[in-house]
Amino acid sequence: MAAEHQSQASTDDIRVPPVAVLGGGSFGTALASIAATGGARVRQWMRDADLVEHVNTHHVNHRYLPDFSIHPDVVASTDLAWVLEEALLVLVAIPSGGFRQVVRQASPYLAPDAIVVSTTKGIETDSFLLMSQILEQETHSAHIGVLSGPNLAAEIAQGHLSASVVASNDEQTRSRVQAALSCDHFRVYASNDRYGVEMGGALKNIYAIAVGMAAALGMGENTRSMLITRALAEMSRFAVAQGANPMTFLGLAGVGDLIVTCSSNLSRNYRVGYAMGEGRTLDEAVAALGQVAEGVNTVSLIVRRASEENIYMPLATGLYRVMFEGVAPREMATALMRSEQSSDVEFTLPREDTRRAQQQTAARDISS
Ligand SMILES: NC(=O)C1=CN([C@@H]2O[C@H](COP(=O)(O)OP(=O)(O)OC[C@H]3O[C@@H](n4cnc5c(N)ncnc54)[C@H](O)[C@@H]3O)[C@@H](O)[C@H]2O)C=CC1
Ligand SMILES: O=C(CO)COP(=O)(O)O
Repeated sequence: MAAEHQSQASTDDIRVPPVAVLGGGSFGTALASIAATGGARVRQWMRDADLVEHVNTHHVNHRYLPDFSIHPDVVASTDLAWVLEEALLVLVAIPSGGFRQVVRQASPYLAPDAIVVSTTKGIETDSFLLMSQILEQETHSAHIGVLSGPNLAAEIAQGHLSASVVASNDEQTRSRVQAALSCDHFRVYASNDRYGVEMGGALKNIYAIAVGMAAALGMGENTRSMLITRALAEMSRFAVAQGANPMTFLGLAGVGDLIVTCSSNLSRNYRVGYAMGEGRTLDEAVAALGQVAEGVNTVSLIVRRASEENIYMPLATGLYRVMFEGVAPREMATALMRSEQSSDVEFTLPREDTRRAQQQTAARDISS
């Protein structure tokens, strides 16, 4: 069966560049199918030989996306060299904990002009590096990018209309990824704010845990809206302080991803928060999930960095104290609601002279 797919796929090499996906989880599988739908020859690397056999025989990833068919032109393998052979677009969908190790293994097999794109929404623990920064360290590729947005894998696999952002400083990377991953149900927008897009994906996981917790405690939609909106202020404050473009947070990889992850039970981060809100410990919640919820690690890293750099992040800090210091969620909610109001300005207000100048410009525009 696999050989049959290989020969069929090889005729497609001429039309679209061959794609390699590293990672056999839900997102890697969803992306592999999208690339195959667009006509690419797609090879997917995963470490589990039984899963490879199952995917190639039944076209279903029974471990991570059990209810959905994979495009039959996706061929899985445990052989990294074979998967990367001739691949001109490489999508890395490995959780942040194993990302560097897998990229290091893959690096010798990368084609010299391969485009390498991270789809992982996390931060490396020891280095505080984002995944694209690891790609810069571990590969020789001049074409590095990230893909991030409101992209629940199960919904993509179902064919629900979805969109994402490819971010790179390299124009070729942006346009090739747009071409390779666009299909009837998936659309890719381009950005040159790689840091902001990638940081948005990592940060929103933290707040999905908090919102899941609030939902389990029976809090309503006002609460969800308040948390999402203040989360957006908090995550953009952090990322902009580190060099991100604030406009990125009004886009798919900012507020878009934040909304979906804070609203859906399909989000693993939301589910971890929900389980803790129901009274489970963090360890129990993570064990019950059986998959990666990147926000569990990210919250510690962000709270430490925010404290070092004096960036005001009350929600992330409060969540950290609930998750790791045993503070009860309701007690933390009350403490946050009663906290000192002086620093709670919704937006940084323009100075009086700036405001007056803006009004004069607006009046001129209207009268002209
Ligand atoms: N699932 C989703 O809806 C989305 C996930 N993402 C991001 O994609 C990344 C990957 O997530 P999923 O595919 O969802 O994860 P998953 O939990 O479904 O699967 C992870 C996969 O990576 C493999 N893996 C883990 N460590 C490895 C290592 N050291 N060496 C080799 N393989 C290893 C596992 O065997 C598994 O195949 C995460 O950072 C996540 O934030 C991004 C958008 C959507
Ligand atoms: O990033 C995601 C959706 O865009 C998936 O979120 P989870 O990792 O919480 O499942």
